[in-house]
Amino acid sequence: MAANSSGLPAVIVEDAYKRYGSVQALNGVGLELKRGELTALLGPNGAGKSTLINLMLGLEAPTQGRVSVMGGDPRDPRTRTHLGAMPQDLSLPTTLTVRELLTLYAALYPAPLAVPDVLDLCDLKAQSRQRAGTLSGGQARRLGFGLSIIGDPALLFLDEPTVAMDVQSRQIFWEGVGQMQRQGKTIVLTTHYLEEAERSAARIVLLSAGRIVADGTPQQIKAGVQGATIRFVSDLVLAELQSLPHVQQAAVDDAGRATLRSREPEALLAALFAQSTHIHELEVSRATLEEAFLNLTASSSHTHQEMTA
Ligand SMILES: Nc1ncnc2c1ncn2[C@@H]1O[C@H](COP(=O)(O)OP(=O)(O)OP(=O)(O)O)[C@@H](O)[C@H]1O
Repeated sequence: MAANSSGLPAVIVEDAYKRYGSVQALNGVGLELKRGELTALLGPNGAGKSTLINLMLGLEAPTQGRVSVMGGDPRDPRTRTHLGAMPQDLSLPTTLTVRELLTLYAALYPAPLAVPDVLDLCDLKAQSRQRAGTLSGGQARRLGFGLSIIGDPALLFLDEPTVAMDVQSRQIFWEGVGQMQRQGKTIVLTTHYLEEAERSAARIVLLSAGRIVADGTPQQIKAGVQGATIRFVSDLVLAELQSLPHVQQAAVDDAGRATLRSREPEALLAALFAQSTHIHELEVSRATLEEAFLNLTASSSHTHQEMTA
C-alpha cells in the first residue's frame, strides 16, 4: 500500500503491547487517529506516552500488536518521510549554526519546506547564524520544533514541546502549531500542562499504566467525572461542613472560604442551606480537566494494582 494513501486514518494502533524487561510499558493499546486532527496524549509519569509515540515513529517495535502510520509501516523509510518529531531531549551538534542544521535536515526529505520560512515560523531569523550550542533553552526548543517540521510532515509528534519555553516562546510555538493545523497536518502532542491540551486539542487520549483509560473531547472527559466542587463563605466550621450529607472532601482556607467536593451537589446544597442561612459568594463548578485526570488515573491505577495483586 502507498505510504500516503489518503483515505486511511493517519495512525492505526492495534492491541499494542510493549515490555521492557519486567516493565509492561504498554498493555493492550488500540487507537485510530483521523487525518488533520490534533490529539493530546496525556497521562502521569511512566504511563507509556513516550513508548506509544516511539512505536508510532518506528523507533521501537511492539512486543505484540500492530502499528501503521500514513498507511504504511513506521519502520519503512518511505513512510518515515511523512513523519516529523520533536522529542523531549534533543541533542544537537553544538558547533553547527541554526541555518546549517535546518539545511542539513531539509536535505533528508524529498519535499522540504524552505529554510527561511521555517526560521520565520520559529522566530529564529535573528539567531540563524548562531551556533546551536549557544541558544537559550527556549530558543533551542523552538529550533527543535523547526527541525520537526522542516520535512513538511503529514504527521507530527510533539513530545512535551513547551517544557523550558517562556511565555513568548510558547506563544510563537502555538502560532506555528496553528499554522500546521490549518495546513491539515495530523498532530500528536504530549504535555503535562492540561490547560494547553484543553485549549489546543480536539481529542484527548488519557493513558494510565500502559492502558487508555479515557478518550474523547475535553468536554466529554470532564463530563465523565461525576459531581461538582462547591465554594462559598459561611459561618460553618470545618467539622460542621464535614458532617453534611454527600460531602466527599471539605476544606476551609484562612479567609474562611469553604471548598466542598460532592458526587451529589444538589442534595448537598439543600442540606447546606437547611443548616445555615449565611452563605455568601457561592460558586458551583463541574470537574476541571485536572480533576478528571486525577480521578481517571487514580481509579485506573487502583484497578491495575488490584489486578496485579
Ligand atoms: N528503554 C526502556 N527500557 C526500560 N524501561 C523503559 C524504557 N522506556 C520506557 N521504559 C519504562 O516504561 C514505562 C513507560 O515509560 P514512558 O517513557 O513511555 O512513560 P511516559 O508516559 O512518557 O512518562 P513521562 O511523562 O515521565 O515522560 C516506564 O515505567 C519507563 O520506566
